Amino acid sequence: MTSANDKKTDANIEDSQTDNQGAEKQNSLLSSIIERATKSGLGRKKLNPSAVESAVAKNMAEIHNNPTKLRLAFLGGGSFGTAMANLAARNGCDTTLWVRNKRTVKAMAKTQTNKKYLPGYKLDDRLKYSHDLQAAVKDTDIIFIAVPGLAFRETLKSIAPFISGQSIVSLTKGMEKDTFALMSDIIKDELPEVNFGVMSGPNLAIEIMKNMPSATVIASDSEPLRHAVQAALHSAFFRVFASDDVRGVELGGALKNIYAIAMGMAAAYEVGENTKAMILTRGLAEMSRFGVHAGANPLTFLGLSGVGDLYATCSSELSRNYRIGNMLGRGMTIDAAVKKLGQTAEGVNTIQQVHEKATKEGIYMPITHALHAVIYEDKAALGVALHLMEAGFRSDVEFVMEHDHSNAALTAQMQTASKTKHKKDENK
Ligand SMILES: NC(=O)C1=CN([C@@H]2O[C@H](COP(=O)(O)OP(=O)(O)OC[C@H]3O[C@@H](n4cnc5c(N)ncnc54)[C@H](O)[C@@H]3O)[C@@H](O)[C@H]2O)C=CC1
Ligand SMILES: O=C(CO)COP(=O)(O)O
Repeated sequence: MTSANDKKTDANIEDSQTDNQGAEKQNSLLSSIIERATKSGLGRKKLNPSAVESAVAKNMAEIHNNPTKLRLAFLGGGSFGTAMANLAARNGCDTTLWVRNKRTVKAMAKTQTNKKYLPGYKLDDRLKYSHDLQAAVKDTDIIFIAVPGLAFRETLKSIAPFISGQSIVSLTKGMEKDTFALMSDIIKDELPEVNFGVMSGPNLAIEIMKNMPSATVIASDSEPLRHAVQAALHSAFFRVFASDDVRGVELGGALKNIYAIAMGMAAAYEVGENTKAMILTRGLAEMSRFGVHAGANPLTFLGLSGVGDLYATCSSELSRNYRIGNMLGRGMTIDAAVKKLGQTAEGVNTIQQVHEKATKEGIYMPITHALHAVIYEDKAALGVALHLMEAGFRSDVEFVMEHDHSNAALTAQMQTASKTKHKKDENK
């Protein structure tokens, strides 16, 4: 006979056997994760972590508590280089921000602020400043570059003599003039031996300085580099996701600037939400179409560096590209708008590069061509916008249903009819 207590004991034994098996399983999972984390040196912190996650987080905490573990240089003392260097310094990494102007460096070190680009935001006490490029990059693990796209190659050329095993991460969201090179192409050109990555996402610098929760993507073929960047920058306010689609992540950041300009311009015309949604999603269609042509995975454009950054820059006046578009929409010339902005707006050059490339290679990019026509060919914005609306019958998501080229005849018929109507209207 077994008593209720005996039954309880049996049940307890069974429970504890199941617990043991569970613990064994967890231990083996734990050791495999710890092995991976140890190999790459890193893990990631989380709220309410499980036993496995705690072990990994401990590893991460060790990195964060030991500033000598990761030695970082950030090149470019504009708003983004400063904001990212500040995050890394706050995480306890040994961080130097390189700024080319000696006087600016002195002022930053004295006031612990970036008066020109991020006025009013106090930077972490541990952040170091330098105008000596060699001293800044020597003996570091990772060099983050946040200079405008047009200065990227010359920056790489300047650091080339001091490279001795550091990895490079581009924070720049631009394209080189005339070569159509992205920053990763320039790194491969100038420093072919170097391990590299690109970081991109919805990261308006001022929001990051305000500790508003944000996220980004580090893309690299190198897993240890991805983990190192995650450890360096991750915090309770900033999450760093990973990808191995370098092309896609980089193109997301560069191309969305075009549509931020379009959206700023549309906002000047006080368009409604339907119109904004149309610009955003047809912009995304252009981005992924262009991306696939350049070897990217179209699904990457659904991530933070695609939809995420497109949304942030297309809906915020903090975006310099949006502001340029808005000034153009209010009748300013491009030169006057760029002068008034006084900061980097990569889209101004990207429109030209992408327009040229798409024309040459027959990639359908109607919004980009329309912007080019308005900004660089002196066409009237309203006429160009109307023309866009008459672009014919196309499929919504071409990766779901391919565009039907057989309806070209119908489209041509429609366009002829519309041209005739315009002529009649003009003659009235
Ligand atoms: N500001 C933001 O919210 C974000 C910017 N980015 C990207 O970061 C890159 C840099 O942009 P910001 O920091 O915003 O620009 P910024 O306009 O705030 O500052 C640019 C900085 O680069 C420096 N610079 C210009 N030419 C240089 C050269 N030849 N050598 C060394 N330094 C040079 C300028 O002195 C200035 O300090 C851009 O590609 C931008 O798209 C990316 C994410 C967010
Ligand atoms: O890329 C950005 C935010 O993710 C910054 O956009 P702007 O360069 O238009 O300010």
